[in-house]
Amino acid sequence: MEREGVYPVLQMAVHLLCLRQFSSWMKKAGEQRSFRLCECTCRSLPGLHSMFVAGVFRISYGNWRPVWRQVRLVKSLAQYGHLQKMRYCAAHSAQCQTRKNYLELSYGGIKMHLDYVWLRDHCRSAACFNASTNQRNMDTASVDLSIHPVQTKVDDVHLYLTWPDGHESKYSLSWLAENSYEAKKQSLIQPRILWNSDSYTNSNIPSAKWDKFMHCDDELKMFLQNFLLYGVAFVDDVPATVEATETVTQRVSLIRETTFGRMWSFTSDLSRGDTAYTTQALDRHTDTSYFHEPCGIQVFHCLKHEGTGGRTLLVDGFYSAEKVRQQSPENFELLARIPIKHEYIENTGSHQNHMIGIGPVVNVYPWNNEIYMIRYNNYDRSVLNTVPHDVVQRWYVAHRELTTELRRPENELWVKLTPGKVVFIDNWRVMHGRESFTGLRQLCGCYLTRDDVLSTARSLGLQA
Ligand SMILES: C[N+](C)(C)CCCC[C@H](N)C(=O)O
Ligand SMILES: O=C(O)CCC(=O)C(=O)O
Ligand SMILES: [Fe+2]
Repeated sequence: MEREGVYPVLQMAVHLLCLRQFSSWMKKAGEQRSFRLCECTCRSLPGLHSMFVAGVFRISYGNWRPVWRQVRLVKSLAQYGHLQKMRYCAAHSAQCQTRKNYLELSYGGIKMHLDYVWLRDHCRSAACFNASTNQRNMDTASVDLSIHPVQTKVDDVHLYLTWPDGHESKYSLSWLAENSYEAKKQSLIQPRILWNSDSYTNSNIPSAKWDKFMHCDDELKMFLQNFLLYGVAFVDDVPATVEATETVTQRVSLIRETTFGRMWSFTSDLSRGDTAYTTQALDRHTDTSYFHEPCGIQVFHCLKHEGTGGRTLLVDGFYSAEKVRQQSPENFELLARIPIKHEYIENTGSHQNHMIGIGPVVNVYPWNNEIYMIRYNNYDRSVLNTVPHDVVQRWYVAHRELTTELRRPENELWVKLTPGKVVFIDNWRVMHGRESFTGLRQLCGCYLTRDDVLSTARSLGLQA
């Protein structure tokens, strides 16, 4: 099984490194036969300037059965080709031990602890799982919670269990290794490249081009890969109309309608009770922090600007949050654990809105501590009354530290949006802001549903 395009650049690098490592290992062992890398899974953990990459790979040669090896390496993002450190774990085929409530299975360099109820629940037999709809068929509630297999067998590719009622389950070892808690704990849901102004600029990330973007899946895939990695991506040469902006977004996702409309086009006319509708500068922020689920993506297209100023500011919030995590884990913890309130209250003649969203500033997955969302909007942050007084001061210290990081000039990417250039911003990660301006400035855009963007990316073979 070849896996392609999961994460092209790194994936390729890991493939090459695995091959290089394996061939030197085999040479030392006196093995002359040629071999082929047939599977490679890339796992990565973003740091600030480096990315930790662990590759689990499978090799087959001649008629030999595939063997798993694991490579771990630390790679500098700035110098893609340069390996700083690499080591591999010695090979082992599957080893299995039955314990009281779980099975201990070592495979592919991972030691898994597989609970018996979990194994019964994840049986992939036709009776238990419908492979054509990818849905569970069995009734989990009917499983005895203290179930034990009556028979356990492992070969090089599968684990076989027989249950007290005679039902047989067969699990592919690579499926187990990939889906185990132990694997997920070490891997990311979404690999990302964190950036500051210089590193983003030096990466020379290409914009997609309207014509190609609309017709060619490879162009869309390249665009989405950049969007997933950097949290921001551009399409150039789009006709400067609301309609074309709508068309370009629908190539990626569904539009998320809000109180601001489906497609919005706005200028500094205070038509809504929000600072966005003025000529004032706006400090970095994420939008719709007052929703329980803030909008996943924001799209902007400047259709016209006859005046000065009005540049757009972009800041990678995850880069700053990771700095806080490194510098002061206790402050990071406060930002990640304490729910706060954001609110949008609008009382104009034609618009009556009152939205409240509650959640922490930094949202992390508990099993791997990966950040997946930041809510940061000091304009819309509401009364802080979700923490007792002895925590308030500490929370402000933590919030100040994040703000200090977000405000470092070296983290600010300034771009002037011009007619034709459409920017897609990951509103869960990258903050936006704007410089004050003069003259008529017409901005249009929309919000997109995050799930549909990710679904499009996955259907193109990207990891999201
Ligand atoms: C983009 N558009 C002008 C429609 C929305 C403005 C919403 C602004 C609000 N303060 C927020 O941050 O969510
Ligand atoms: O005017 C701009 O460039 C952006 C304003 C803003 O933050 C928004 O509309 O969400
Ligand atoms: Fe905004």
